[in-house]
Amino acid sequence: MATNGNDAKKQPPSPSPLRNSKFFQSNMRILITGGAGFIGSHLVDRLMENEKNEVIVADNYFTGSKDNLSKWIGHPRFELIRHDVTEPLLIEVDQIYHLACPASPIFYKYNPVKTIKTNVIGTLNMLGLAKRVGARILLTSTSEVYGDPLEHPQKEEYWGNVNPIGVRSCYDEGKRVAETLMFDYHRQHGIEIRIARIFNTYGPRMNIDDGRVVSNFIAQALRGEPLTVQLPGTQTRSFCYVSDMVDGLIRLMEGDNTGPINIGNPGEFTMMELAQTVKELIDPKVTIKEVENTPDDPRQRKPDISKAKELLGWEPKVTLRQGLPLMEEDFRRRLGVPKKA
Ligand SMILES: NC(=O)c1ccc[n+]([C@@H]2O[C@H](COP(=O)([O-])OP(=O)(O)OC[C@H]3O[C@@H](n4cnc5c(N)ncnc54)[C@H](O)[C@@H]3O)[C@@H](O)[C@H]2O)c1
Ligand SMILES: O=C(O)[C@H]1O[C@H](OP(=O)(O)OP(=O)(O)OC[C@H]2O[C@@H](n3ccc(=O)[nH]c3=O)[C@H](O)[C@@H]2O)[C@H](O)[C@@H](O)[C@@H]1O
Repeated sequence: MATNGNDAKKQPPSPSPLRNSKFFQSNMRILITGGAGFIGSHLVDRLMENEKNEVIVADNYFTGSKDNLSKWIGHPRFELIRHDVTEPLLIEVDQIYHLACPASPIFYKYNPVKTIKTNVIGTLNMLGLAKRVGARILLTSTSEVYGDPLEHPQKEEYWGNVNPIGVRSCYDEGKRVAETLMFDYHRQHGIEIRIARIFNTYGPRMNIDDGRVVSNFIAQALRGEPLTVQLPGTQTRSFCYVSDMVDGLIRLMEGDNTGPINIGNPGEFTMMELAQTVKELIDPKVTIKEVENTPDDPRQRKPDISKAKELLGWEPKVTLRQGLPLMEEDFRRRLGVPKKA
């Protein structure tokens, strides 16, 4: 049983007897909610590399796409279900990576009531599933639980500075409730939980018009449009390449610690520095345009990853300057903009 300082009193239920049936082939049946999205589809790729794994994706395709999983469709160890996590799901699995939730601010603010339902009812449903079948469940929480942080860098012990009634609350308060539910199911029902607090992650397969800053700047540079730096431009983020993120999530799932554990790259950049870097790497001729920001935008964000280092033996390997060209290559292919010789 994982430890978090408070000993859980109850043992988790034993795995479903169906797992021992004569049709049992894989050693691990893994559900990934939101697996058709950006991080989820990279996680599917990594988990499918292990022939002992059977992977089931449940996704409603709100921000994800079957295209992200095309190479696995029809594979005997892979299954894709169109499913909204706000509805119950009755299947037999050993592990649940619960990612389902729109992540880009533009998309999570589009239908905030649905975002809250996804975070609250969706997480309740997945915890109910974990309880029924005795599965271990990992939640992809977010650095947004720290809100507009007054401590810097952010440690897991920091309780955050979140506006409960703002336009971002459906997402950040939604994820905070999801974390609460995870710990209540752990304490009350002995469910094996893992919580990752993910910091800004980027890489190939992000939606081209996703609205997040790295995808925006790369798409704008390739289209020859101005890079839109939202004011003041001095706000900071720390960007983690997706392969490092997936490695961290799997280590957390396989390890003995409930978390929450920050998973992110501590390299911190202002948005103006990010724009300058993209400009320099992709097209020095593009211009930078300052535009209005949105309410409650966090002014600074940088993970303290001491826990991930110590408890998971994890730290990121890919720097921003190494990761941006990998994403540029993918965006060039999808936008049909070849690199000039
Ligand atoms: N990428 C980041 O920087 C970042 C940072 C912090 C946390 N996270 C978390 O990681 C997870 C994945 O993020 P991402 O960047 O891959 O985003 P994404 O938008 O690409 O993926 C989310 C996936 O969830 C699916 N989905 C949304 N609502 C659903 C619902 N009700 N039922 C079923 N499926 C649903 C979407 O269709 C999509 O495939 C999210 O939980 C997000 O909150 C991401
Ligand atoms: O890592 C996290 O925890 C969270 O980070 C992001 O939220 P945010 O940091 O606001 O992401 P972006 O929309 O990419 O914005 C980052 C910064 O870039 C700025 N920005 C954004 C877009 C743009 O075109 N220009 C620009 O300057 C924003 O003002 C903001 O300061 C993700 O979208 C969330 O899913 C995630 O949970």
